[in-house]
Amino acid sequence: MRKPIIAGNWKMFKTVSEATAFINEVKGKAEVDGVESVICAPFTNLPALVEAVKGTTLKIGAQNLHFEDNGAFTGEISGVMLKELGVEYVIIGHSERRAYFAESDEIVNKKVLAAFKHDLTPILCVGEKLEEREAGQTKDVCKVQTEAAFAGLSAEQAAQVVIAYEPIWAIGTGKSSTAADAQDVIGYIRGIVAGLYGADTANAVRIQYGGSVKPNNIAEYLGEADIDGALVGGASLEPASYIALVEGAK
Ligand SMILES: O=C(CO)COP(=O)(O)O
Repeated sequence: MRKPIIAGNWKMFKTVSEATAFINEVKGKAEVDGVESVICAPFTNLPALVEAVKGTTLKIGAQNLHFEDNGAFTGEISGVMLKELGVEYVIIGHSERRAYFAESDEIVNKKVLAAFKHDLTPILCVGEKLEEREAGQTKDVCKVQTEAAFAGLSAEQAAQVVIAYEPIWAIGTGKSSTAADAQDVIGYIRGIVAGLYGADTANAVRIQYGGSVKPNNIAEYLGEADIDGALVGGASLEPASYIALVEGAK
Protein backbone atom coordinates (compact mmCIF):
# COMPACT_ATOMS: atom_id res chain seq x y z
CA MET A 1 0.00 0.00 0.00
CA ARG A 2 1.30 3.43 -0.91
CA LYS A 3 1.08 5.96 1.91
CA PRO A 4 -0.80 9.09 0.84
CA ILE A 5 1.34 12.22 0.85
CA ILE A 6 0.04 15.77 1.14
CA ALA A 7 2.65 18.42 0.45
CA GLY A 8 2.12 22.14 0.82
CA ASN A 9 4.10 24.21 -1.65
CA TRP A 10 4.24 27.62 -0.06
CA LYS A 11 6.02 29.15 -3.06
CA MET A 12 7.31 32.65 -2.17
CA PHE A 13 5.05 33.18 0.83
CA LYS A 14 5.65 33.53 4.58
CA THR A 15 8.39 35.08 6.69
CA VAL A 16 10.10 33.03 9.41
CA SER A 17 7.72 34.25 12.11
CA GLU A 18 4.67 33.52 9.93
CA ALA A 19 6.03 30.07 9.13
CA THR A 20 6.66 29.07 12.75
CA ALA A 21 3.25 30.43 13.80
CA PHE A 22 1.68 28.19 11.12
CA ILE A 23 3.44 25.09 12.50
CA ASN A 24 2.29 25.91 16.02
CA GLU A 25 -1.30 26.02 14.75
CA VAL A 26 -1.22 22.79 12.76
CA LYS A 27 0.84 20.67 15.18
CA GLY A 28 -1.13 17.64 16.32
CA LYS A 29 -3.89 18.48 13.79
CA ALA A 30 -2.29 18.17 10.38
CA GLU A 31 -0.90 14.88 11.70
CA VAL A 32 -3.10 11.99 10.72
CA ASP A 33 -2.20 8.31 11.00
CA GLY A 34 -1.41 6.83 7.63
CA VAL A 35 -0.93 10.20 5.87
CA GLU A 36 2.41 11.85 5.27
CA SER A 37 2.34 15.62 5.69
CA VAL A 38 5.11 17.78 4.25
CA ILE A 39 5.58 21.56 4.15
CA CYS A 40 7.82 22.87 1.36
CA ALA A 41 8.86 26.35 2.36
CA PRO A 42 11.18 29.14 1.19
CA PHE A 43 14.85 28.53 2.05
CA THR A 44 14.91 31.27 4.69
CA ASN A 45 12.26 29.40 6.74
CA LEU A 46 13.87 25.99 6.69
CA PRO A 47 16.09 26.04 9.83
CA ALA A 48 13.25 27.38 11.98
CA LEU A 49 10.74 24.95 10.50
CA VAL A 50 12.96 21.89 11.01
CA GLU A 51 13.24 22.96 14.64
CA ALA A 52 9.50 23.69 14.95
CA VAL A 53 8.43 20.23 13.73
CA LYS A 54 10.70 18.29 16.12
CA GLY A 55 8.61 15.80 18.07
CA THR A 56 5.86 15.84 15.41
CA THR A 57 5.29 13.69 12.33
CA LEU A 58 5.37 16.76 10.06
CA LYS A 59 8.18 16.87 7.52
CA ILE A 60 9.93 19.76 5.84
CA GLY A 61 10.90 20.19 2.22
CA ALA A 62 12.67 22.80 0.10
CA GLN A 63 11.31 24.05 -3.24
CA ASN A 64 14.51 23.80 -5.27
CA LEU A 65 18.20 22.95 -5.07
CA HIS A 66 21.27 23.41 -7.24
CA PHE A 67 22.69 20.25 -8.77
CA GLU A 68 26.28 21.01 -7.72
CA ASP A 69 27.36 20.63 -4.10
CA ASN A 70 29.10 24.01 -3.99
CA GLY A 71 30.81 26.49 -6.28
CA ALA A 72 30.53 29.92 -7.83
CA PHE A 73 26.74 29.90 -8.27
CA THR A 74 25.61 33.17 -6.73
CA GLY A 75 22.24 32.91 -5.04
CA GLU A 76 21.97 29.13 -5.18
CA ILE A 77 21.50 26.48 -2.45
CA SER A 78 22.82 22.91 -2.66
CA GLY A 79 21.73 19.49 -1.49
CA VAL A 80 24.60 19.34 1.03
CA MET A 81 23.27 22.50 2.66
CA LEU A 82 19.70 21.24 2.77
CA LYS A 83 20.68 17.85 4.15
CA GLU A 84 22.66 19.33 7.00
CA LEU A 85 19.63 21.39 8.00
CA GLY A 86 17.47 18.28 8.37
CA VAL A 87 15.29 18.89 5.34
CA GLU A 88 13.83 15.62 3.95
CA TYR A 89 12.08 16.56 0.69
CA VAL A 90 12.78 18.86 -2.23
CA ILE A 91 10.43 19.93 -5.02
CA ILE A 92 12.17 19.67 -8.40
CA GLY A 93 11.07 20.90 -11.80
CA HIS A 94 8.01 22.87 -10.71
CA SER A 95 6.42 24.49 -13.76
CA GLU A 96 7.17 27.93 -12.31
CA ARG A 97 10.89 27.02 -12.22
CA ARG A 98 10.70 25.60 -15.73
CA ALA A 99 8.90 28.71 -17.03
CA TYR A 100 10.56 31.59 -15.13
CA PHE A 101 14.02 30.14 -14.48
CA ALA A 102 14.54 28.21 -17.71
CA GLU A 103 14.87 24.79 -16.10
CA SER A 104 15.21 22.23 -18.86
CA ASP A 105 14.52 18.51 -18.58
CA GLU A 106 18.29 18.02 -18.42
CA ILE A 107 18.66 20.38 -15.46
CA VAL A 108 15.70 18.73 -13.74
CA ASN A 109 17.40 15.34 -14.15
CA LYS A 110 20.65 16.67 -12.67
CA LYS A 111 18.70 18.01 -9.71
CA VAL A 112 16.93 14.68 -9.15
CA LEU A 113 20.31 12.92 -9.13
CA ALA A 114 21.70 15.56 -6.74
CA ALA A 115 18.75 15.04 -4.39
CA PHE A 116 19.49 11.31 -4.17
CA LYS A 117 23.19 11.98 -3.70
CA HIS A 118 22.25 13.81 -0.52
CA ASP A 119 19.50 11.50 0.62
CA LEU A 120 16.70 13.97 -0.07
CA THR A 121 13.42 12.72 -1.52
CA PRO A 122 12.52 14.53 -4.75
CA ILE A 123 8.98 15.66 -5.46
CA LEU A 124 9.29 15.75 -9.24
CA CYS A 125 6.76 17.97 -11.03
CA VAL A 126 5.55 17.20 -14.53
CA GLY A 127 2.59 18.55 -16.48
CA GLU A 128 1.39 20.14 -19.68
CA LYS A 129 0.59 23.71 -20.71
CA LEU A 130 -2.91 24.65 -21.83
CA GLU A 131 -1.96 24.72 -25.50
CA GLU A 132 -0.37 21.28 -25.19
CA ARG A 133 -3.53 19.91 -23.60
CA GLU A 134 -5.65 21.45 -26.36
CA ALA A 135 -3.36 19.91 -28.97
CA GLY A 136 -3.83 16.47 -27.40
CA GLN A 137 -0.19 16.33 -26.25
CA THR A 138 -0.72 15.89 -22.49
CA LYS A 139 0.56 12.33 -22.28
CA ASP A 140 3.47 12.93 -24.66
CA VAL A 141 4.64 15.88 -22.57
CA CYS A 142 4.39 13.88 -19.34
CA LYS A 143 6.28 10.97 -20.94
CA VAL A 144 9.16 13.15 -22.13
CA GLN A 145 9.44 14.97 -18.79
CA THR A 146 9.20 11.79 -16.70
CA GLU A 147 11.67 9.75 -18.74
CA ALA A 148 14.18 12.61 -18.81
CA ALA A 149 13.93 13.18 -15.06
CA PHE A 150 14.46 9.49 -14.20
CA ALA A 151 17.57 9.07 -16.37
CA GLY A 152 20.37 7.41 -14.42
CA LEU A 153 18.26 6.43 -11.40
CA SER A 154 18.42 2.90 -10.04
CA ALA A 155 15.14 1.02 -9.54
CA GLU A 156 15.54 1.44 -5.79
CA GLN A 157 15.87 5.23 -6.18
CA ALA A 158 13.06 5.39 -8.72
CA ALA A 159 10.68 3.74 -6.27
CA GLN A 160 11.25 6.56 -3.79
CA VAL A 161 10.51 9.45 -6.16
CA VAL A 162 7.27 11.29 -5.52
CA ILE A 163 5.87 12.51 -8.84
CA ALA A 164 3.49 15.46 -8.86
CA TYR A 165 1.34 15.69 -11.97
CA GLU A 166 0.44 19.36 -12.22
CA PRO A 167 -1.34 20.50 -15.39
CA ILE A 168 -0.07 24.06 -15.70
CA TRP A 169 -3.46 25.46 -16.69
CA ALA A 170 -4.84 24.25 -13.34
CA ILE A 171 -2.24 25.95 -11.12
CA GLY A 172 -3.57 28.90 -9.17
CA THR A 173 -6.47 29.30 -11.57
CA GLY A 174 -9.27 27.59 -9.66
CA LYS A 175 -9.67 25.41 -12.79
CA SER A 176 -8.84 21.96 -11.48
CA SER A 177 -8.61 18.86 -13.61
CA THR A 178 -11.49 16.47 -13.02
CA ALA A 179 -10.52 13.54 -10.81
CA ALA A 180 -11.16 11.18 -13.73
CA ASP A 181 -8.89 13.17 -16.08
CA ALA A 182 -6.17 13.37 -13.44
CA GLN A 183 -6.46 9.60 -12.87
CA ASP A 184 -6.17 8.98 -16.60
CA VAL A 185 -2.89 10.91 -16.87
CA ILE A 186 -1.49 9.67 -13.55
CA GLY A 187 -2.24 6.05 -14.47
CA TYR A 188 -0.42 6.69 -17.72
CA ILE A 189 2.59 8.14 -15.84
CA ARG A 190 2.68 5.06 -13.62
CA GLY A 191 2.78 3.01 -16.83
CA ILE A 192 5.80 5.02 -17.98
CA VAL A 193 7.62 4.12 -14.76
CA ALA A 194 6.60 0.49 -15.31
CA GLY A 195 8.09 0.64 -18.80
CA LEU A 196 11.38 1.92 -17.36
CA TYR A 197 11.67 -0.20 -14.21
CA GLY A 198 8.94 -2.83 -14.15
CA ALA A 199 5.66 -3.21 -12.29
CA ASP A 200 7.01 -3.46 -8.73
CA THR A 201 8.78 -0.12 -8.95
CA ALA A 202 5.80 1.50 -10.66
CA ASN A 203 3.49 0.23 -7.93
CA ALA A 204 5.75 1.70 -5.25
CA VAL A 205 6.05 5.20 -6.74
CA ARG A 206 3.69 7.74 -5.23
CA ILE A 207 2.05 10.12 -7.67
CA GLN A 208 0.30 13.29 -6.54
CA TYR A 209 -2.12 15.53 -8.37
CA GLY A 210 -1.57 19.29 -8.12
CA GLY A 211 -3.53 22.27 -9.42
CA SER A 212 -6.27 24.07 -7.47
CA VAL A 213 -6.62 21.29 -4.90
CA LYS A 214 -8.84 22.49 -2.03
CA PRO A 215 -10.32 20.90 1.09
CA ASN A 216 -13.60 20.44 -0.79
CA ASN A 217 -12.15 18.46 -3.71
CA ILE A 218 -9.23 16.54 -2.22
CA ALA A 219 -11.22 13.42 -1.35
CA GLU A 220 -12.33 13.04 -4.98
CA TYR A 221 -8.72 12.91 -6.18
CA LEU A 222 -7.56 10.58 -3.42
CA GLY A 223 -10.47 8.30 -4.27
CA GLU A 224 -8.84 7.46 -7.61
CA ALA A 225 -6.78 4.29 -7.84
CA ASP A 226 -3.48 5.85 -8.91
CA ILE A 227 -3.61 9.19 -7.09
CA ASP A 228 -1.58 9.01 -3.90
CA GLY A 229 -1.74 12.56 -2.65
CA ALA A 230 -1.65 16.20 -3.61
CA LEU A 231 0.84 19.02 -4.05
CA VAL A 232 -1.04 22.10 -2.93
CA GLY A 233 -0.21 25.77 -3.36
CA GLY A 234 -2.77 28.36 -2.26
CA ALA A 235 -4.84 26.09 0.00
CA SER A 236 -1.75 25.06 1.99
CA LEU A 237 -1.12 28.56 3.31
CA GLU A 238 -3.87 28.79 5.94
CA PRO A 239 -3.64 26.45 8.93
CA ALA A 240 -7.32 25.45 8.92
CA SER A 241 -7.27 24.71 5.21
CA TYR A 242 -4.04 22.72 5.44
CA ILE A 243 -5.41 20.65 8.33
CA ALA A 244 -8.55 19.93 6.28
CA LEU A 245 -6.42 18.80 3.33
CA VAL A 246 -4.47 16.33 5.46
CA GLU A 247 -7.67 15.05 7.07
CA GLY A 248 -9.23 14.74 3.62
CA ALA A 249 -6.46 12.36 2.56
CA LYS A 250 -7.36 9.75 5.19
O1 LIG B 1 1.60 24.78 -8.10
C1 LIG B 1 0.94 24.18 -7.27
C2 LIG B 1 1.58 23.35 -6.25
O2 LIG B 1 2.91 23.12 -6.56
C3 LIG B 1 -0.53 24.28 -7.25
O3 LIG B 1 -0.88 25.54 -6.81
P1 LIG B 1 -2.43 25.84 -6.43
O4 LIG B 1 -2.82 24.76 -5.45
O5 LIG B 1 -2.38 27.20 -5.81
O6 LIG B 1 -3.19 25.75 -7.70
